Amino acid sequence: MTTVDHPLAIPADWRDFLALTKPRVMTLVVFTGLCGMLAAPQAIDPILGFTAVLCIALGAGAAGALNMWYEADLDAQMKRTRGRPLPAGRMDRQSALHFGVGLAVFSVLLMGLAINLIAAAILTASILFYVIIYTVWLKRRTPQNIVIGGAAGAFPPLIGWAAATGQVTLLPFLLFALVFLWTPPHFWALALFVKTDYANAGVPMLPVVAGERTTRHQIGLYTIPMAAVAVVPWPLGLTGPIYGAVSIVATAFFALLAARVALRMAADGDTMAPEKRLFGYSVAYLFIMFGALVVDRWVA
Ligand code: HEM
Ligand SMILES: CC(C)=CCC/C(C)=C/CC/C(C)=C/COP(=O)(O)OP(=O)(O)O
Repeated sequence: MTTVDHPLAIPADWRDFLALTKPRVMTLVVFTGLCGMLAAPQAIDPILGFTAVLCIALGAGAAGALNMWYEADLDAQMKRTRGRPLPAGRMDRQSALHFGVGLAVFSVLLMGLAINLIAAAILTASILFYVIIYTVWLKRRTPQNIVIGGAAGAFPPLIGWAAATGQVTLLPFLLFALVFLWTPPHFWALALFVKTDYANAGVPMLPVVAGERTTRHQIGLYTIPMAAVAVVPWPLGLTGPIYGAVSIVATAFFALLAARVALRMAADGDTMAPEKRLFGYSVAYLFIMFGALVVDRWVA
């Protein structure tokens, strides 16, 4: 980590603090948490449910802010991230650190005091996982960074479920596994078409270190257990047929897009359309799957 020293030409405003929380990515994180909570067998009091989801959102936002605090130097080197508040020089690093730590502590304390200790403990683990294990430890060291670090983003369904029930059972564990196994195809599809950005910044993402062919094969390889975990809850009797039908169709489409990416090689000047399609659909896919889980639980 190095510091990025800029005179703060324009002082940060609330939009910059919001940007620190990575709001677009965190929408899906919060959605999976909300759905994990709503899919649980015990309904939670609406005010407590709202509080739990707020804690997930604040904790995820805190993790995003601490990631940006630590990575200001990297973000300054990549086109995609150059405009963020720290590398763009609109905010000093200390403000981002204070904001991130404050939000993290507040979200965990509120979860522990208002909801329960299990939900607070898993929220703490996910923040620490993203900030310490992924951002500080693995991201700059190994192309397996997102496989291991990706666990951070898979915790929210467990947090939601634990908030409603005070325990963790097989279905929320399978939801964790689904997001965990989904993360490599989600991220590596993107990494294939922004490879040069990562290479220039010296981040050892898989396409940079192991090459395009290996990355494509790995996308295919992770999709197989992901698909199994995605569709297994219905045959196991953990969900009803609505989830069963939606999961089969949505997962088959994911597998088709992933297979296309896995089995091709891009030529010079390629627009990387199949990779972009897989990345875009990967986001829609989790919305569909978790949405179906809740509809199944409440309609069936
Ligand atoms: C270590 C694991 C992950 C990595 C490295 C990763 C990386 C990325 C990157 C680089 C982007 C693109 C650009 C951006 O910053 O907006 C992105 C987009 C996105 N990611 Fe991930 N991701 C990971 C896990 C997750 C998880 C667990 C979720 C949610 C459950 C998620 C949800 C999203 C969403 C919704 C977008 C689209 C954002 C938009 O529309 O701008 N990601 N991801
Ligand atoms: C509840 C809780 C704490 C959830 C944490 C959620 C979490 C770990 C999400 C991971 C998704 C994410 C923003 C990855 C970006 O990777 P990156 O940081 O390498 O991307 P960048 O290059 O855009 O900074």
